[in-house]
Amino acid sequence: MQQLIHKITGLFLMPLVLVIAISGSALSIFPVLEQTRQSSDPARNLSVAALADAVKQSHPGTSQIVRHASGQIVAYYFENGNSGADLINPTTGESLGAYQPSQTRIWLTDLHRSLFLGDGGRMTAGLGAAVMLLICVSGLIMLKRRMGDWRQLFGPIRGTLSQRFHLELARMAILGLSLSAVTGLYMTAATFGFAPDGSGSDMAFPAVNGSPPAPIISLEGLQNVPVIQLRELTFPYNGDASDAFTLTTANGSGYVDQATGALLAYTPNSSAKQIYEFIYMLHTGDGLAPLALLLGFASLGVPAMGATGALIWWKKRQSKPRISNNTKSQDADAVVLVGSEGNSTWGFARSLHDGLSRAGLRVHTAKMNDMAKIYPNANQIYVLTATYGDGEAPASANNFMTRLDAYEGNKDVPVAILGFGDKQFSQFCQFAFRVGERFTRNGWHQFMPLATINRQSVQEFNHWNDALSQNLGITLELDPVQIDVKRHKLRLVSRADYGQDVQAPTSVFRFEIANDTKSRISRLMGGSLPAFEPGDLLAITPEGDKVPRYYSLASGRKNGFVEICVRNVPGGLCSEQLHGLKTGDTIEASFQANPGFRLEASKAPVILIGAGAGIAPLVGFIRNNRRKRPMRLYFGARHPRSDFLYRRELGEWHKAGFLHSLKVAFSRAQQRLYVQDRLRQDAAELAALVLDGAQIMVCGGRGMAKGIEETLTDILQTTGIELTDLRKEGRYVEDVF
Ligand SMILES: Cc1cc2nc3c(=O)[nH]c(=O)nc-3n(C[C@H](O)[C@H](O)[C@H](O)COP(=O)(O)O)c2cc1C
Repeated sequence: MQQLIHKITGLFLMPLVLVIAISGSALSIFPVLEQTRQSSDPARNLSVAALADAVKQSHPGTSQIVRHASGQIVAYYFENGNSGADLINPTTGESLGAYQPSQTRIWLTDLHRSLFLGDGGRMTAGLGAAVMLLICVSGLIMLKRRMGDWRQLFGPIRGTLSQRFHLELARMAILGLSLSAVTGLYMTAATFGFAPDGSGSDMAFPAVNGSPPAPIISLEGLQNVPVIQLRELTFPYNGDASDAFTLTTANGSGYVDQATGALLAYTPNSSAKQIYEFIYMLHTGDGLAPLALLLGFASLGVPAMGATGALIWWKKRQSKPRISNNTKSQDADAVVLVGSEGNSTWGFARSLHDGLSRAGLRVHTAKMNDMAKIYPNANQIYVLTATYGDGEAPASANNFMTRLDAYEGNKDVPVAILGFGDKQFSQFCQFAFRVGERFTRNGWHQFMPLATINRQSVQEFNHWNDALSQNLGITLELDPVQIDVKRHKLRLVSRADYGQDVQAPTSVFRFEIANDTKSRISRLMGGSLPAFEPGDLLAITPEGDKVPRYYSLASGRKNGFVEICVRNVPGGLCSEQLHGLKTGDTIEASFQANPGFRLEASKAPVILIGAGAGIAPLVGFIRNNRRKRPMRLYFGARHPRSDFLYRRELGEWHKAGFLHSLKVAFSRAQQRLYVQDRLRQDAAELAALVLDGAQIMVCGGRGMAKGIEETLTDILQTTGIELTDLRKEGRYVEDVF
């Protein structure tokens, strides 16, 4: 629900919100400017009587003195048939010259308050504030769901660049934007009389003495009010002894007899008035420059959030595969229910849908939230679901449990559940497990054990395909190639071979886009390459198979080339084919984002740990470390003269300051060492780095990763920091193959 509200309000009412936010942001500059110009405070003991006296001396035709929230004092006068206004020195009451209100401010205020459209415009601006509030509240709920818990609200954000940018901005701006929206709504309501503003209780004009006026300086009612309390002073009409001064202060208003100086008919501010004034100050930041700045910055984030929000929506829309041939729910033999947030699970669901359809079944595929009350003809139900937050449901499945409980059909239909998740999260595929438990509790039967897929692994999906085929007694061809990805033709430009003598043949392959039509300069910056970052994956499908293999990228688009490290595994179809490549040969490959294995945006130190071909993504981080963030690399191989990958380059990066320190461990050199041994030697230093906020990134085989995990758990014991906490915060990330 909140997602729908966020999407609809964000997309369709964004122009209105943008006008109000940008004009509001521009207006926030004025209180700041006024307050900085207003360097001198009125002398604490300067009275309104002294101020009014001084003003009257320089302008005998003064009709009103107004003190703005910023402290600026303006005197309005009528002399020689002309009206004018002067800025007044608040410490002496002397004129500082003509007062010229900013025309830009007036124009912006009109735009912000009413879009230049009178009452209709005021209503529309109020609607803008309501929309802003809806966007903030729905966004906050979505953010909480995404982060898993309110306590995690400010934890590290995972996802694509646009998602991270959108969410970082949202976290910074949400308080300011909500405050502007709530106060703006109140002010609109007050304008139309739906909320009190404390006005309207006009004071009755009192009986005055009527004698000739006394000198202003002698009037007690004005002597007792310090200038700092003044809001407005309206002078009696010249020569009219029955008139009086009208005085408005921060606390109330009344009249001052021009003959006796007595304060008459004084009325303190009502609480409605005080509340309104407080809300007005919170909305405008008038007289409170830091608040004005905060609100201004928050509003400035709105265009960027609007743009990234639209981009996220568009990408998601593009990535959602269309299910062709979708049978109506009441006619289907097989039902596929999908729980997804980022849409990748839909790609798998589509392959299942198509595979089952090819096997002759009538298949209905739908969101889990759209589970029907009854599937009268179904004889198998599949649930494919991702997990979000901290083991929570993805967007398209957040109402599923209620739907499942309300199911009215036959519960003998066998069910198969496939969970999609990421082992980086402690609650791996937790939602799928909860769904499984709920099916069982409600009396359903699962005809296959619940299976999980880590990081959209096509290999794991293929294993499930085999198990399902066996179970159904038919050969299902769930063609993972159908999952929408763009394929690129890459040409090998160079290769560096290592490790032949130590039975670990590993090569560094560097590719570029084949037949790139972009200019040479443009190609250096990436040319026709798609967007990818070090640590993302290159998917290559070997000839003779349809299942792609994934290799971590040692470069990013901005490096202008695609680089991977491949160990030639005996009998490994893809690695053997790659090792057979000569310069100039081409391959087809696609890029897959790997947002779970990215450097955090911070200046904190980085500890990179890898072995063998696992050095690839780590090299990618080092070669792009132009900001010279402290990075240390622990690298394990067999022999320094054989499989010390990137030996020369690592030396150069060290010299250039990209790599702070390099620790190597060789298992077949004279002194046999593993990376874990090197880590133990540096235990104290590593513990200090972690306490200092370091991020740890590990890449290599499963066995090595396990060893590293155990070693680091030991090392961190002295710090009181748990590895699982670091994992949760995204400060311990692994890329394991
Ligand atoms: C913000 C965020 C939170 C996640 N939380 C979990 C989690 O708690 N457990 C888990 O196994 N996977 C988690 N994942 C991984 C996703 O479930 C996994 O990438 C899945 O394949 C995404 O499928 P979808 O693209 O269809 O939504 C999370 C991913 C993101 C971006």
